[in-house]
Order: sequence, then structure tokens, then C-alpha cells
Amino acid sequence: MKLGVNIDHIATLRQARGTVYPDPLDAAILCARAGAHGITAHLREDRRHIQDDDIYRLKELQPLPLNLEMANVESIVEIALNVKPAEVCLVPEKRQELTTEGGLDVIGHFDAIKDTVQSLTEAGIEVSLFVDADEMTLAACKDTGAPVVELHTGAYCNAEPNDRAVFIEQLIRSADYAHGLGLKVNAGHGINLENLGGILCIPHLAMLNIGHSIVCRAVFEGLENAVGEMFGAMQD
Ligand SMILES: CC(=O)[C@@H](O)[C@H](O)COP(=O)(O)O
Ligand SMILES: NCC(=O)COP(=O)(O)O
Repeated sequence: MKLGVNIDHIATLRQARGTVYPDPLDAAILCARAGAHGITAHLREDRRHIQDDDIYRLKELQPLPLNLEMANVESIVEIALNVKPAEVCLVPEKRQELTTEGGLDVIGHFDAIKDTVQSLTEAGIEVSLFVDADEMTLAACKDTGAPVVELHTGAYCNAEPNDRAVFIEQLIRSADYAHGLGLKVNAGHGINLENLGGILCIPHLAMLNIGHSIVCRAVFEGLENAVGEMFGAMQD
């Protein structure tokens, strides 16, 4: 199983004071040195952390394959078509949210998502849909033509340890179902060293995208160590 590191919150530190440091690009280089397989960066409409320039520089420098997380909005789709990252992950966005709260409403926005999947795919970009663990939604993902889904693990990760069983069972069922549809299955959101054990019970996972907890550990241990620690724990 591969590890993708989400470097959004390196940029959160930078945006807190409007300085030029810490630079997400330096973080990406350190993640590459630590053995990560990819970089995820979420270009939100409100630009609260990752900026357009970060995306262009990450693509130009290419320390690792770039997974551009983004809402399905025209202005951001245009940037994606311009940058041509290795992967795009379509995520929902709400202005007032603290972080991504739920999965993409693929059924409710099917035609718009299918159109964007087609245009990004034609540009040579691998498209992933960030969705809740729900079989009807996963079937709709398949019908959009997207080859990848990323299961939203937030409900499991944010639950009290004693309440997690129902969520992990749902994730296991969904991963099995998505794999059966021929979809590549990733997972992410809220994963940390404490809750990783349950995530490792999910079958068919190609990649975990982990950011906030790694960046938090990096504050005390350094980013290379935090990435290496997480990747090591994923092998257990
Ligand atoms: C989609 C996902 O679960 C995370 O990458 C999320 O995008 C983090 O978003 P913020 O960086 O805005 O907290
Ligand atoms: N898509 C999940 C991701 O990129 C990282 O989410 P988090 O670990 O920052 O919650």
C-alpha cells in the first residue's frame, strides 16, 4: 500500500502570517526523501492554504506525482487542465467548513461530474472521486468513468474507539464492492497513528492519503521522520 502525503497544512502555517515560509515545495522534497509515493494538495476555492502558485511549482519541480484535490468548479478545472497533475481528486467544498466534511454527492451531480471526469481523462489525468463508503455512490462513480475512488475515512477516524466497528465494517464492504467494480481504491481523511490499525483492515487499498496528522507530528519530530514513521506503521 502506498502513502500519499497531503501538504495542505504546511501552507496553513505559511498563510497564518502571510510569509513565504514554510514552503510546501520544501515539504514535498522531504516527503520524497522519506519514501512517500505521492503528494496531495487541495486547491480550495477560498485558498485558505494551498495557493495556485504552489500547484504550478509542484508540477514544475515534480518531487513526487501530484494529486490535485479540488472542487468541481470551472475555474479550478481550468487550472487542472493547464497544470495536468498526475491525478485529480474531486472533493466537495463548503465555505464555512473547518475541513472537508463529507464525500462527493456523485448521484446528485452526476452529469457535471461525468463531464469533468471526461475532460480531465482526455487530458491524461487520472481522476479520483472522494466519496463516503456507500455502494450506490460507488456504482455511480463507476458510471462516471472515473477509474479511482477515495473512501472518506473521516466518520471512522473521528468516532470514539468503542464506536468505530460499524464504520470500519462499512469501509470494508465498500472497498470490496468498489474493487469488484474494477475501481482502484484509495482512502483518506483523519488517519493517524492511533486509528491506522482499523484502516489496515480495509482490503484492496492502493494508497492512503494522510496529511493533518503527519504535519502535526512533524512539528515535534521533523517531516521526514513523521512520514517515515507513518509509512513504517503501514507495513505492520
Ligand atoms: C479530501 C480530504 O479529506 C482532505 O485532503 C481534505 O481536503 C483536507 O482538507 P483541508 O486541507 O481543507 O483540511
Ligand atoms: N484526502 C485525504 C487527504 O488528502 C488527507 O486528509 P487529512 O489526513 O489531512 O485529514
